[in-house]
Amino acid sequence: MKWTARKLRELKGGDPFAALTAYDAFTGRIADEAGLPLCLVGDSLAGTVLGYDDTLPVTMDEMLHHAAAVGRVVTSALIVADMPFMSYQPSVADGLRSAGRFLKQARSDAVKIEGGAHRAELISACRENGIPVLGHIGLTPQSVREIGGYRIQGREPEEVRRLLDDAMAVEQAGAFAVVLECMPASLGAKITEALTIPTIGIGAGPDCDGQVLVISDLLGMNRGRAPRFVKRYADFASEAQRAVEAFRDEVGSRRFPSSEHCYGGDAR
Ligand SMILES: Nc1nc(=O)c2c([nH]1)NC[C@@H]1CN(c3ccc(C(=O)N[C@@H](CCC(=O)O)C(=O)O)cc3)CN21
Ligand SMILES: CC(C)C(=O)C(=O)O
Ligand SMILES: [Mg+2]
Repeated sequence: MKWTARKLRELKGGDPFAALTAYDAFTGRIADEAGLPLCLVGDSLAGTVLGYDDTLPVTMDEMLHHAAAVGRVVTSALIVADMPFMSYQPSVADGLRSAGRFLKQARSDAVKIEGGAHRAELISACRENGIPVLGHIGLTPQSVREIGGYRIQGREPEEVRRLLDDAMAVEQAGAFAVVLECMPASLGAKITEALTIPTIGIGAGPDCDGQVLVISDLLGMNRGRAPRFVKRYADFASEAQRAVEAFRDEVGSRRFPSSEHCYGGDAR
């Protein structure tokens, strides 16, 4: 069964569901074969794949390149593509045109747009033109320069009110679900209760309708300090380092290739 935005919406209030980012055929297949309802081609590929310091430099062409790879292999999960910085901020027309490219050129099913009430017009425009939208409020990493760092959002009562308003504006505009990033668990619960669409938390506590993580964080493919909301379920970076160094040593000591990795025959 192929997940649709409409079907995903029905996950509201049920058992919590898991979602993951995917960046290529490898990660797309893993997410899909685990039966996840949604995979996100996140602009977090900035750091996990492309070596940038933050998500700001990522272009439409880079996103389309990765979204298309995921689109070739995923058969069941809903594929959501992150709209990169400046592909939608200048105008609703720009946003609509950019969103459409993911559906036309990369076989994505939906797009994700950062921002609350001030994105309502773009979210409605997408929806009215046949493009399902996943909202994203709380910590919105494309605003890291303005925020001044990756800080938890919604600590002050005034901010709590603003985030609740943002969540309701995004739902009202027609988003099929909304990502809540980096906020107190109590606010994640409050927004989840206030909305009729699913909330998908990343650092927003256990009461969201779903949880999303960056697959590279979950697999331990990154070096350095991870945000508090990350749980590592594997240590791929160490395992990869170990494997590569074993190969290096076996080549140096002539243990590789041994006869089982060689072709027979007589060259004379
Ligand atoms: N690999 C990866 N994982 C992500 O989750 C992720 C990305 N990249 N790139 C885009 C954004 C950036 N994100 C981040 C990055 C850092 C924090 C962070 O360090 N937060 C602090 C909050 C501290 C506070 O304000 O109290 C933390 O310690 O968790 C949060 C989200 C989430 N996204
Ligand atoms: C962390 C998720 C929500 C995201 O936006 C990304 O991976 O870019
Ligand atoms: Mg993102």
